[in-house]
Amino acid sequence: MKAYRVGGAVRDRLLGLPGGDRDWVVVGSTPEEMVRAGFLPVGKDFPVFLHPATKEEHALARTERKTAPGYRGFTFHADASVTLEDDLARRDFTINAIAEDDEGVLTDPFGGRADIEARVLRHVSPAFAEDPVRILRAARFLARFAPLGFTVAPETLALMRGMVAAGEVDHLVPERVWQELKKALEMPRPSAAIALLRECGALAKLLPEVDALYGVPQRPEYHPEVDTGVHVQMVLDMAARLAPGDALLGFCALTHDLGKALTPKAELPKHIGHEHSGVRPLRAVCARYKVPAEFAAMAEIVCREHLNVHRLAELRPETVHDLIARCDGFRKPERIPLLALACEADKRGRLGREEEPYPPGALLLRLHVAAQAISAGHAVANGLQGPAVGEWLRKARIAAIESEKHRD
Ligand SMILES: Nc1ccn([C@@H]2O[C@H](COP(=O)(O)OP(=O)(O)OP(=O)(O)O)[C@@H](O)[C@H]2O)c(=O)n1
Ligand SMILES: [Mg+2]
Repeated sequence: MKAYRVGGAVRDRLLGLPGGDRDWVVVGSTPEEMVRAGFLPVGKDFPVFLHPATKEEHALARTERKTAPGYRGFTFHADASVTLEDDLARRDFTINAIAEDDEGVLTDPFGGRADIEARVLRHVSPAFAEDPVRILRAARFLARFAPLGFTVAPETLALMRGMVAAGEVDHLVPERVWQELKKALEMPRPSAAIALLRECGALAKLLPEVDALYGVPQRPEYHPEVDTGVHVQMVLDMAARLAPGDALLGFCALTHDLGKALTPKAELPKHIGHEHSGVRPLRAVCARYKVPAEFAAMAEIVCREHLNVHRLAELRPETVHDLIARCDGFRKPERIPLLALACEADKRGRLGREEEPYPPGALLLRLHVAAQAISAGHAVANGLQGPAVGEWLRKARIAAIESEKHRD
């Protein structure tokens, strides 16, 4: 048996990036031999094992055969006769299909190194089409590597279009879509993922609510980029810049303006009430992908409240209090800085406005902290009980917001 490093670890080292998890492929072995050597099998469907000491993933060299449409229709063929080249051939992208042995010797039958040099994401073989998750992986890798100059090879884009047209995306399990989407939102340029999904037609199938934003105009005085889809892409990248790796903020950015796709044509380019009309499509997205509760709750807050935060300085203290209360921001204080960041990303995610300051963000944090400093304990100390505590708290917090507002 011989083990080779493959996939992300080799790719990232060649790109000069710090290594993440290390995946191995094992050639010339059998499951029985792996177990005898002390490897721990993981899962029953995949010939994958954990190294007894390092716990790194070791997969037997394998080929895959498609048995049914969609993600579940796979059988694996793994035996000692499957070669390293056979295994590399069934992988997704050339840059992921490079193997490295213990001596650092590379096996690169598909030109992965050349594509790393040329900054191209290119599929290895037509077998790419057998796994629709790879469409999402392409999007995620582009979100990660576009800042390094990567683009998708035209023939890979064509293949992805064909896969979407053949209905491959319709069979993706929601959990897998969410998993990959969330990872894309953690990357430095999530807009590249959304744009690629749109280009190949997958966005219209997976997130029609987002796809529908393209071509919808906004008022150029507020939105020099005009197109709502372009705006959302800019907000996504601004969110990734303000809080790198924060998928929760990314999801809020992605969904904050869904209501704009529902504006009646006659009202364009104004979008009066989009913060309310956006809630229904947002909930549809969250239900479809079983989006975690805090993602759904936070995205709904950002959708409903972003206009209020933008004009925070004009709001009366009780209105600010009630806004924070609607966010449950006294019991879940971490929500308020996130709301402030999402609104900042919205404001700066506009053409030519990227470097503008966002004073409402800092103001919201200050007012929240001031209000938060008043606790129920103070009311009880003042001899209050029952509903009187809540009333006192509200008044005291409003007063705190008022005095903080006028502090300078
Ligand atoms: N649907 C998939 C999933 C994985 N792979 C192959 O398995 C490797 C490891 O997969 P994974 O760890 O998911 O991706 P990495 O490329 O290692 O990227 P990351 O840094 O995100 O782990 C990939 O490089 C690729 O060769 C594939 O071909 N098709
Ligand atoms: Mg990996």
